Amino acid sequence: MIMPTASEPIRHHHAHPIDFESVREVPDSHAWPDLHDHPTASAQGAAVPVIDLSATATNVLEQLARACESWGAFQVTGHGVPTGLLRRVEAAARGLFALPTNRKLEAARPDDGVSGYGRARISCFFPKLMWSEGFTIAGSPLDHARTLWPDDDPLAFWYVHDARVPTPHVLHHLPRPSNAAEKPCCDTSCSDVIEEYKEEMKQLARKLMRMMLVSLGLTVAEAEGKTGWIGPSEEAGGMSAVLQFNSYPVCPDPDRAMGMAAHTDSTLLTLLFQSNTSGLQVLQVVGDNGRDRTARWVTVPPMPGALIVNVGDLFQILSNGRYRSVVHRAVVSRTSHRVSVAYMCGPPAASKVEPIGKLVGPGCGPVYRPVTWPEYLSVKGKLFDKALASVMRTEVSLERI
Ligand SMILES: C=C1C[C@]23C[C@@]1(O)CC[C@H]2[C@@]12CCC[C@@](C)(C(=O)O1)[C@H]2[C@@H]3C(=O)O
Ligand SMILES: O=C(O)CCC(=O)C(=O)O
Ligand SMILES: [Fe+2]
Repeated sequence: MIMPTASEPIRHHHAHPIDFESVREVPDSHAWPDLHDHPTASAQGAAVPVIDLSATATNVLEQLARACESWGAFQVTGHGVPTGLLRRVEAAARGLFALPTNRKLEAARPDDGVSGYGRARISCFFPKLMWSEGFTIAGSPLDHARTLWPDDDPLAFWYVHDARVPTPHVLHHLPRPSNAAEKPCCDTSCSDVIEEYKEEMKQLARKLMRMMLVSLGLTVAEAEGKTGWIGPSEEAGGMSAVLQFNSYPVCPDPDRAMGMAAHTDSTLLTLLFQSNTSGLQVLQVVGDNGRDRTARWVTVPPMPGALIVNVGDLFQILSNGRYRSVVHRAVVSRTSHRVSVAYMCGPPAASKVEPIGKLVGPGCGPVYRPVTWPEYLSVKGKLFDKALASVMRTEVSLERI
């Protein structure tokens, strides 16, 4: 068994997040007994592939296919997203989490909503709380700006001179630190930065979707026609997406705390920016004798300017199980406050996702039944790691997956 077992969702009693900054030890509510459920691979071991999208002459499609089949995740470079934008979005993320708790709670995610501040949705499947906070932005960031940034001030953050890498540290509501550069480094508002980032991610996600479908053997026309969401005209409404900001404060005892518990994303694909701080681990299955699987956690090392791509559950459905969604988690650090930004990309809400006809053959019928993204999210919200199995066609044996 690779994933933690889903049980009935738990209602955690702590309405407010703990004050991560001031605690000196990990409280029992946040102490995880099973952080070492699988060994962690050494840095010298196999690594999640790095694919340079700008290398047109090389076998990028083959690399993609291999990465998706064997890992369900890869890093991309040469993606064309400007480094300056990545720095600004990191600053926006740090700024969001640096807001006073009462301001963050004003933007708390309602029980029945998607957007807002709070714990990861999957928290309810675990008896312990995670060492993280999150902001989910569905729809336009401008809708959130009124609560989070009443004046939507310019992103006046400062580069601190003595940091190893220039780090955007402080936002407009805090004073300029004494060792900061004379002038704030940017004058765009947070919502503008987020809007710009979403647009860049959308273009990249469409490009990757197209390439991944072609790497499965579809022609470009088939890839665009089959799904209808990635074509140039976006007639069918284009893809939809949710932006997830994660914050993992420094932790006094990282061996006992979990940043984000093991999960797969309920997306077609996720584009993750992890800034320059390590924390993401993917589960690599190393041995599978049919009954037992052996696996190990592999750290995805931060690479300047790179983005991580996770295959999500819906892509597993679309590819009829050829590309598998990756189990991943985030661990925390004693010294670095890590933030990450995930662009979680799915089909338009009304579109059914089902195994592509060309990938279904006489020897291999469709493994999954058609589902929309909202339907699947609702199943995931109830069954967590059993969600994919529950949308398999009944005639397909569970052994197949
Ligand atoms: C679209 C979505 C995917 C997500 C659930 C959500 O409705 C909005 C938040 C997303 C997120 C982000 C952090 C990890 C994750 C597992 C979670 O708890 O909330 C994902 C959800 C998912 O992929 O299932
Ligand atoms: O912070 C990370 O590295 C992982 C975040 C993640 O898995 C998510 O937002 O779905
Ligand atoms: Fe994730």
